[in-house]
Amino acid sequence: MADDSDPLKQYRALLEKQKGQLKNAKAYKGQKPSALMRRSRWELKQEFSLAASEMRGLWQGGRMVLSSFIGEAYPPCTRPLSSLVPIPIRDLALETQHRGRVLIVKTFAEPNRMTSIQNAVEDELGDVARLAIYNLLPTVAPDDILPLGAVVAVKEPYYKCTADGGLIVRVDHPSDFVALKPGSNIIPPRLAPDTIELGLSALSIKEDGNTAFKRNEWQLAIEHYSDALEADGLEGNGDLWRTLHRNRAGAHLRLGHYELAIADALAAIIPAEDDASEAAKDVNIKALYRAGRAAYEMGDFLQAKQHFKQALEVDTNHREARAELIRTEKRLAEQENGGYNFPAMAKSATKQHPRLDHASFLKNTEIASAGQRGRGLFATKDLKPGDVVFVEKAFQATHPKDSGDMSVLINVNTDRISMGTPSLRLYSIVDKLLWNPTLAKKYLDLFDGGKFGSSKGDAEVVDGKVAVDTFQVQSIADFNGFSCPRVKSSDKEEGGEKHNDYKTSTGIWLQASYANHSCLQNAAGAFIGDMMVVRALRDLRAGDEILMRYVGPIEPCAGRQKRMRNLYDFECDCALCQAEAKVPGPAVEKRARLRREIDAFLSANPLDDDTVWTVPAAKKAKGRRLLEGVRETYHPEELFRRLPRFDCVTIGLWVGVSALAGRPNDELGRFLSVLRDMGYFVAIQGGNATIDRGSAIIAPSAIHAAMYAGRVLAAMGNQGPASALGALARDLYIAMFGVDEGFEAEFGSAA
Ligand SMILES: C[S@@+](CC[C@H](N)C(=O)[O-])C[C@H]1O[C@@H](n2cnc3c(N)ncnc32)[C@H](O)[C@@H]1O
Repeated sequence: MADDSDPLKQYRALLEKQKGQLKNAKAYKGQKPSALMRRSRWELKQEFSLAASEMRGLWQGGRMVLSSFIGEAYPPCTRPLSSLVPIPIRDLALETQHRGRVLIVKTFAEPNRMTSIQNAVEDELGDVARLAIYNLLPTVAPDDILPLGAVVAVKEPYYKCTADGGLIVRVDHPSDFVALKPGSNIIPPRLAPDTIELGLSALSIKEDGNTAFKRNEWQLAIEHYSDALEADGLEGNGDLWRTLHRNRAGAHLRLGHYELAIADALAAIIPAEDDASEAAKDVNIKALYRAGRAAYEMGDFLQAKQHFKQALEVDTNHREARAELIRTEKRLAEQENGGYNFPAMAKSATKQHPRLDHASFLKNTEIASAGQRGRGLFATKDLKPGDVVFVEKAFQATHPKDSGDMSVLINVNTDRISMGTPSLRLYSIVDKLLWNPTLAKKYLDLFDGGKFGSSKGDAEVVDGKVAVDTFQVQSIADFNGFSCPRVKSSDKEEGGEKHNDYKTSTGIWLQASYANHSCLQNAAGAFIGDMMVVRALRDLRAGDEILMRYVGPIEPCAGRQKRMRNLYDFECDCALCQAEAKVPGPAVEKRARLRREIDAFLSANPLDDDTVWTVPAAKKAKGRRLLEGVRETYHPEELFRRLPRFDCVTIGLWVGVSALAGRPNDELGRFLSVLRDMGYFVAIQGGNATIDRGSAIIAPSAIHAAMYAGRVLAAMGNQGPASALGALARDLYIAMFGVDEGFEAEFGSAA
């Protein structure tokens, strides 16, 4: 039975219920619902007015639990509305997508929002159904989409049984939903609105648009401007036509419809040969400014620069355009040279402003074939440990709200329950792709698990929107999404071990998504705001594949492989996994047992400033025995000669630290052993140290070990190697956390 206090258990029970329901529903596939299953108009009306009054309190500008179920995948409609054949509700078959058909219905109740925006609808024959639109941003209010009396078209409708035994026309792809204008000629007479305002002038509709604009009702403003553009008697390319485009560009820009904003803004430009007046110049600057801003927001800084420069050619003294040009040139410099001030960036990132105003620097990497791993990311130049490999601005980063709203995504296909921000991430990406074909193409090009073969990479614009397959969007997010800290990796509580699972931030970084996995990663990422900063962990030659870590090497090999299979559908064959696979069974079992013993020993015997000097000899001996025991399980020894032995690390550090009062050389050896077990092979000869990072793993233990070794060396008077180890520790810290802020506070000073 589900434990009510544990949300995960509750959601697991819900997942099982949904799966059971899905199985039962399949029995109805292709059948028409029985009279018993159908609801009457009155019943639906009652149901919705009750739900609306209950929901009104909960839905306050998007403050509610966001939960979504991902059901069985089906494709979005890629045909224009005009080519689809109408189908009435009574002809809809259950558990079936009606390809080539369109359902035209009118809402007759108060809409509500639970996991979707819903309303009761009727068709021209008077039959009724429930209509639900999924995957919309929480900022979309029910009345924005399905207000009482709206006539809407559902392209290629999918009729389904719901978990509570009801029936629903379910729209998973928002592009399958089209709100019909009152005068649309595809509305059947019975559904047509009682009154249609005919003959309104473009000018008066524009005024309505301006009123909506002033009220920040961007979508409404867009609709009015679009209506005005279609009004009778409007002169194409005339002043009013251009004003409507320019104004609509502003509204599109606010809603993140960047490509539409650019197209509208540029359409609004008045050629100098038509009108060279000051007034024409003013409005042209406004249009160019909007085009530039939209290009900037899309990360197309070259295009943005061009528009701001054009604006300055019209008026060299235009302050806003100049400021934007300067800002854009900074982005172009970052894009070209990667000259970031990381500490300043880290300071600028806050909970209120986690999205930073910086460009990506990707020039040191390229995407190419990685053989069996599909595509991969490759270095375009030689890089040293600690060098920046790439810096990338998030395509989409989603952060939990302070209010602690919980969001949950239950995926019936993959059996996955994701808590935190994944459902909000899905809605945000879907919204971004719907309106931006170029960005959609980039996103849809990412690995999607291979399940969407034929439509892969398509971003077809149909009826003015990209036909976005939300199932594919989610699959891509599953394979490519990163969990990230709320603000930055150096805020350990947000990004490190202590983060709260239910409130994790998540995001998509396009370039990083092409990096394949290796347990022996050669590059590591840290987050500063929504910027991912990836640094080399060892020497990389031009042409080397950049490998990051999806699953840490801390857990035993079998567990790692299982997680990679479940989450990413592959098995790792890095040198470490290959070696681990050859360890004889008894040694694997012995290591698992010793791991448990070590964990218990370490939690019973923590070392801190007070206890470190008073560890009884017997405890120290036990620690050493555990270390020797676990080391023996890396067997045959030859296999691991150049590989990390991760299970030796925590106990190795304990043994090293608890022996600090011993002889310097012994202590040094212990800490160098920990480094060796992490894959750092340090050789000290006289006053020099060489550090081979060939199979090194990055984790705080390596920083601790390097710091201790450095201090011992300094105490021995061997300053050269002491500094080299101090520098290693700092390098690793910066690679893990993006900046060195907090380094001393956590790891002390070098010597
Ligand atoms: C985030 S994508 C990486 C880019 C991907 N290779 C592509 O072609 O777009 C993750 C997917 O890449 C593949 N992959 C990553 N690392 C791999 C590895 N070490 N061995 C085999 N396949 C790997 C798996 O299919 C995995 O689900």
